[in-house]
Amino acid sequence: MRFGFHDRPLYSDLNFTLAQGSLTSLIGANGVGKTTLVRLIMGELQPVGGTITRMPGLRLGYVPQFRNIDSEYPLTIRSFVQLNQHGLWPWHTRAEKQALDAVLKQTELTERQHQLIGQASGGEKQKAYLAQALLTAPNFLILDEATASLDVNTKTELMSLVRQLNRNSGLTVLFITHDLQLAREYTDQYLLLTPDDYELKPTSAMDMAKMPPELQPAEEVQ
Ligand SMILES: Nc1ncnc2c1ncn2[C@@H]1O[C@H](COP(=O)(O)OP(=O)(O)OP(=O)(O)O)[C@@H](O)[C@H]1O
Repeated sequence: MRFGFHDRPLYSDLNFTLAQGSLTSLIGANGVGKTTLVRLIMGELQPVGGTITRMPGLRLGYVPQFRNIDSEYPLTIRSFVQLNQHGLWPWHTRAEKQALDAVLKQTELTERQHQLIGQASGGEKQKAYLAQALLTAPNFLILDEATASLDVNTKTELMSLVRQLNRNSGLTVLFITHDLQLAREYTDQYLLLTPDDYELKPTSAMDMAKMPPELQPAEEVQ
């Protein structure tokens, strides 16, 4: 597959498969084209050469980079997650309520569901974004730098949860990150984009010394 913006090529020959049930980190220096690749996978952009094949029945879920939610935000965690289930319609069916309960349980938010989301911790807020994505029952989840700007404990908690979903329900995961430690610890393989090439390898084979210098050391936020 080839892609570029205008006359500036980004990838000249990208050719890889993400197997069903795989857990992959997408890494590379700033501006190398990670977000663009995700937009191609999601079908927002089309390759200029070659094709992208999506398995029949593919259902994509997307968790954005963490954005804070104002402390005055009036919804509870439960209502916030429910926004992804055609809004705050009060007459949800029993099946919809069950789906919501199941997702809150999966993301370990059951006990906190009646708390105002504006007053929840950063980790709980990000779990609520994850829960929103899971509510559409995806079988392929893309996490777009979803752990950036979270503290170390919260990052690892979120990634443990993602790995659990991958292991228990066979959810395919693509995790964009600048954090090599997290990639190594919580994903099975990595897709490294470099300006003129790429590499898809098991994370156990990751050679830290050969990773782009900007990614070292792993970013540490507060
Ligand atoms: N819509 C667009 N039109 C033109 N150029 C674009 C567009 N979107 C992105 N680019 C350029 O394509 C390149 C890749 O951008 P992209 O956002 O995919 O990189 P990235 O690897 O996700 O970067 P970062 O790690 O900083 O988020 C950059 O040089 C960017 O400026």
